Amino acid sequence: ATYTDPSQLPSKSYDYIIVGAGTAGNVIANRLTENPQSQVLVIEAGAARDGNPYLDMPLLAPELSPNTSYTWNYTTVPQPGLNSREIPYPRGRLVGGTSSINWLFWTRGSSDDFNRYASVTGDPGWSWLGLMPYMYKNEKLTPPADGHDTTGQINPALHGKNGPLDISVYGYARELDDKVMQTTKELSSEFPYNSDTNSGNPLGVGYLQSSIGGGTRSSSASAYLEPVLTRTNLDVLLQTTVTKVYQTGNNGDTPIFRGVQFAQSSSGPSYALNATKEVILSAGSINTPQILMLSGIGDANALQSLGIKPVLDLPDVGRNLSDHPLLSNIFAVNSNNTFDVIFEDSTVANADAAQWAENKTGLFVDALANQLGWFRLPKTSPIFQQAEDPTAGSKSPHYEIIIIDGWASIADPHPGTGHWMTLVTNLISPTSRGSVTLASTDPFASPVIDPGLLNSDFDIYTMKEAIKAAQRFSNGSAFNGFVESPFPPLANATDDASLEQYAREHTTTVWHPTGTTAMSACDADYGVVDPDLNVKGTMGLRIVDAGIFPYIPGAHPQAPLYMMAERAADLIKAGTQSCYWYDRLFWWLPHW
Ligand SMILES: Cc1cc2nc3c(=O)[nH]c(=O)nc-3n(C[C@H](O)[C@H](O)[C@H](O)COP(=O)(O)OP(=O)(O)OC[C@H]3O[C@@H](n4cnc5c(N)ncnc54)[C@H](O)[C@@H]3O)c2cc1C
Repeated sequence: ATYTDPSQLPSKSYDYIIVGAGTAGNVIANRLTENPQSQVLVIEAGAARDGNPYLDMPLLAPELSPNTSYTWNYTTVPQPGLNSREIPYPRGRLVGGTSSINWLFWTRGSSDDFNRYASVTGDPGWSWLGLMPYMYKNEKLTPPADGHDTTGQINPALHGKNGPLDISVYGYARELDDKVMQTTKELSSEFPYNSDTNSGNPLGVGYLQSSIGGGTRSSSASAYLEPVLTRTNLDVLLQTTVTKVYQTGNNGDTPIFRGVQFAQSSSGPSYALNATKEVILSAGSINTPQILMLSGIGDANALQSLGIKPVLDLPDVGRNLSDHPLLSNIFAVNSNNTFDVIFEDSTVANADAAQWAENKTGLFVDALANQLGWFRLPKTSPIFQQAEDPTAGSKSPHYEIIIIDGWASIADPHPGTGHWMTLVTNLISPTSRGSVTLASTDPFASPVIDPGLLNSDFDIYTMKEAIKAAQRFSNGSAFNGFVESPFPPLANATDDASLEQYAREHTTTVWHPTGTTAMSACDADYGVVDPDLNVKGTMGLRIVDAGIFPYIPGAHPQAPLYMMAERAADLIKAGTQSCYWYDRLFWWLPHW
């Protein structure tokens, strides 16, 4: 059942307590309650979805953040790489977490990314092949909203047919579609066509897949949690914030953390519950490290200086934050058909909304783009004389270009008139690293978020190369007579110095923070969780959310996270503790 008041919770004992009904947390809640013997409690800070149609209309996803009631309205500290600008940093704060407000891009990344996870953790289960069963388990490939023939736009053999989460390609054709396809032929050496960028080799230009079914958002709320709320072994406590986890005992010299403390406001009463088996932190890559640090788990020196008693010295908690910088390159176009019309003419916008409400067709059924592409810098790039290639391998991209039939920018508001094309360039293989730290010991205060955007020579170099690539793309003959001119300030970025200035002044982020509670091998002296996702040096406490990525995936991270959460659920069900046995083996060998 669902509760909004902690004092109303039935007095029963829970085997598992999951913190956060977000993207990963709901996968775990669904899979653990498949066993009717397992009693599960989920505690979520936000509320249930409230029926606002914007939560379901894919094209309007950008309206859901930042600074709405559906988000944690965070802001970064001033970013030196972005001319000291502060960037809004929303995370979802409702059932479904960020999967309820994100922009629905469905991108798995390259097989190299996962094979690197397997090699740094020593666990082949995190490799591309190891995760493949979970990709299929998670997905349900659905027909597009307009029912068009998708042959050649997606390879059905690579996708799940019976999983909870709907995915599909575009359901509303745009005038850009033919131009993009023509450009993949004309400029095929730089922008080749890829008939399914989720095959493990994303490189090239392909049709975007999205977490959309029947023209509507598919999220961990709609796909994983809401359908199983009738299970009697699942309780969900909403509008309640977990303020810390605490130690409940020892196993030998290993502390057991099965206690969870929670409250509805800083002045209201505080509650506590112990899980009999495990606590699973799925509060996301910003809030999970916050909870750990509030609990005394983190860099002992830093905690002490804040007045928090350290209980476990794990210096990497909150470090290694890795994010994807985003830049919107905007071009004025000669057209009346871009989606900009909805910003100009409320009659058109209302008609589109009515069509969507009526039968889930028309302009509103899709994410912002119909196509996107993933690219590598040439091997001969001069930057490789000073920086090592940060990617996981030859199939992993350095940058991404998203092709959008309208004005799409976080840095620059829509001018209210005109028709536009946006070529978004995202830096996919950043070498900069940032951090999440505590501003105060108040669990209801925002943490300090520093994603370190464009903080390295490699990152600014690659962003500049991505902009040049977008310009070459827009110079394809398909865009003759269509693209009129780059919008200033892109038009004024004509040499290296002005390109850099343009990038630093207009870059924001795709909001893909990862790595703040990174996985590492059993015997690694860095990282936060072991390959089974147990917090290192503890028992009874695991993490399953976007913090666990050892390296940021070369992709928008929701698809990688869903498949990893599906595997994590199996590890939790089996009670897998491989490092525990590994440690004992290596203790015994010399004593034999
Ligand atoms: C605007 C935006 C657009 C994006 N677009 C895309 C996209 O198109 N494609 C893509 O792949 N990725 C996208 N992402 C990123 C992606 O959605 C996230 O990486 C992913 O959803 C994170 O999942 P998670 O499980 O780690 O955390 P979340 O889904 O954020 O879940 C964490 C949950 O924990 C709750 N919580 C936090 N703290 C507490 C606490 N103390 N007590 C109780 N509950 C708590 C939160 O309210 C939330 O519900 C986007 C992100 C943003 C912000």
